[in-house]
Parts: sequence; structure tokens; C-alpha cells
Amino acid sequence: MIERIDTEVAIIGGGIVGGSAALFLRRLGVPVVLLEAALCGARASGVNYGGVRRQGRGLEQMPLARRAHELWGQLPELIGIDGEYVRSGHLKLACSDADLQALHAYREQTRGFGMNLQMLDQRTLARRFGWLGEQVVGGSLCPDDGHANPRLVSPAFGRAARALGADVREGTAVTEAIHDGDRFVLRAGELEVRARFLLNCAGAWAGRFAQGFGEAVPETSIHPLMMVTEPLPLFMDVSLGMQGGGIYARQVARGNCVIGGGRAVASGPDYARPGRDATGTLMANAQRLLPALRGAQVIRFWTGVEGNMPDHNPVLGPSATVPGLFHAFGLSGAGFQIGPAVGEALSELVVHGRSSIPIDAFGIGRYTGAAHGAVPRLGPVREQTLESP
Ligand SMILES: NCCCC(=O)O
Repeated sequence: MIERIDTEVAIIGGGIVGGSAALFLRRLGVPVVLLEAALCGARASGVNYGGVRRQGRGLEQMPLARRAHELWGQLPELIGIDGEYVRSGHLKLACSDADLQALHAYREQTRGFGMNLQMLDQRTLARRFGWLGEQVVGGSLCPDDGHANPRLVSPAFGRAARALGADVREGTAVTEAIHDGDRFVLRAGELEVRARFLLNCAGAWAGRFAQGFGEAVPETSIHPLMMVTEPLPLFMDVSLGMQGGGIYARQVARGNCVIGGGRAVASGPDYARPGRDATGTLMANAQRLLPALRGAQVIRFWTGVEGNMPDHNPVLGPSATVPGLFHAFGLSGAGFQIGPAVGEALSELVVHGRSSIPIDAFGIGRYTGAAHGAVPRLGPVREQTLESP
């Protein structure tokens, strides 16, 4: 028998973006149904590296990253757990003079965003981070950036939204999403959801839903390769990255080192797996950068499927074709840190018709060539409480 639900806002995707959008909407009393094909936070936002850094983000993303930094500081109040979030500092290394110049330039460009970047020369690096092995010529430290456990944090957003009354359906893959002229209609097996607003937060699968609404975008999938070692004596007291890409690494309180770099191998449109060549390269590079890893056992390699846009900025904002549809996808490399601010921006778009954080740079029109029309606002809603049906 078909189960029919009428709601104000339907969300496709229960990652950190969809989950936080649901949470912020529920904090405003807005009825929400969230449909997640797998488990909340089980895809890209739950299996990423766990970097919670503003350093390195493009200028367009800085306002979102700054707001997200504030929200991360309120994590236990938001989702009920600390998610192993630590403000360890994020150290970006330069291996050449050109990379060091790029770090200096970035520091100048991002002044005013509160990152307090500290440039460190080779000698200072050696003194403060004597465990670094590779020849680095300098670095930039963002003292308040850090890392967290994505497997704990990302599912907790959907859980917190559910605790506030969101109707969160896991294992519920949306097979059809249309607008019938009056409402969005989503079908998933025996479930039919009708809603005034639709948030497309489907990660690497979001481009398919956008296309269904006449907005074809060049979203591709990226499969970052990561590994974790057995617990080792604590030595790495910052999260590491490298200018221009390469290795990134952090050590958790239990001693395990989480290290990423390179790509896994796609094994179909929806899955990927670590490949032998890339795992060998990652281990070799990691040992050069971090000699303490020599002889350490790697206990797991993994990857995920991240949605990526050609300009490495997300698509975030109103649809250009269907009023009431909002997109938030293509956040590869950024979604875990900025996700909570993206979710909050989506809730503002629905309730106020505008986001308090500038998001114009992320419009879908930069790919489709279309300008969006008037953005509808939610207006008064019947308050939904945990007790109301
Ligand atoms: N997907 C790479 C993320 C690395 C970082 O956040 O530093």
C-alpha cells in the first residue's frame, strides 16, 4: 500500500548537508521529511578524511567556512556529541619556494576572515614539528583549524534532526522526483512524499536530480584514497596538508594515523575501491613525510564517492527552473567542514528567501547559463512538534 506524506520541505540525501538542513529547519519548527538511500552520513560525509579546516579554501568559500567554524564550536549543543572534534591546528606545508610564495599570497588574500595564519620558516618547522621528515621549506599554520571523526559527526546531524521531529527515512532511495505544478512529488518504493520545497542534497548523485528538473550540470565523482594505521605513540599534534595537494594526515587521540592522498579506482558509477598502485604510493609518500610511520601496520584502506564540480566550488542556491527547489551539492574536499553552514544557509533560503552568508558565487546558473527567478519564501507554517502528527 502506498504511504503518502504531505510536508513543507523534502530533502534528498542524509549526509552532513541534508542532515544539518533538516536540523536547522526543525529548530525553526518547519516540517521536514528527509529521504536517504543508505544510512545518514554513510556516504562521502561519513567516510572522508575528517579535516575541519578553513585554510586552503577558495575566497568564495571563506564566508561559509567562517560561519561553519562557529558552528563546529557549538557541536555538542547542535548534535549532542563532540564527534572527537579537536582544534589541533592545521599546518600546510610548502616543498618549494613557489609553494611558499603561494602560501604567503593566500595569507594576504584571506586576511579579515579570522584564520590568523602564521607563516613558519624551515628552522621553525624543524624546531616545532621535529617529527616531519620530508624536506619542507616552510609552512602556514592555522591554529584553530582541526579535525573530527566523520563517522560519528555526520550521522549525528540526521539523528539530531530526527530528535527534533524531522521524519528521517533511511534505506529510502528516491526513484522519481517531479513538480506537478503545485507540489514536489517524490517516490521511493511504496512511499510518496509531497512538499512545497525540495532540497537536493544528494551528493555525488545530486546531478541526476538536477538534470531531472532540466538543469544538467557537469558534476563528476571523485574517490579520495585514505588509510589508517594501528595506534602509534602520539607524535602528530596538528592536521597536515601540502600546498598544491599530495598527502594529508592527522593522528587521533587513540594514536591511529589517518592519512590520505591520491585516488581510488571507480568500480561503477556508485562505488570505488582502493587500487594496489595507489595504496603503495600513498604508503611510500606517507613514510617519507612522517618517518614515525616506518614499520607501522596499516589496518584499513578506504575511499568514498564525492560529488565534484569543475571549478571545485559547490552548487548552492535556488534552482533556475523550478521555484522552491534548492540545490546543495558538489562539495568534494569541503563538505565536511562547510556542511553545517551550508545546511543553515538552506534553512534560511527556505524560511527567509535569502541566505545571510553570501552564496551568489555558487549559483547553478554558472553552468546552465540561466538566471534564477524569484525565490519563494516559506511564510507562516503550522508548527510541527514532536507530539503533532
Ligand atoms: N579530500 C581531501 C581532504 C583533505 C583535507 O581536508 O585536508
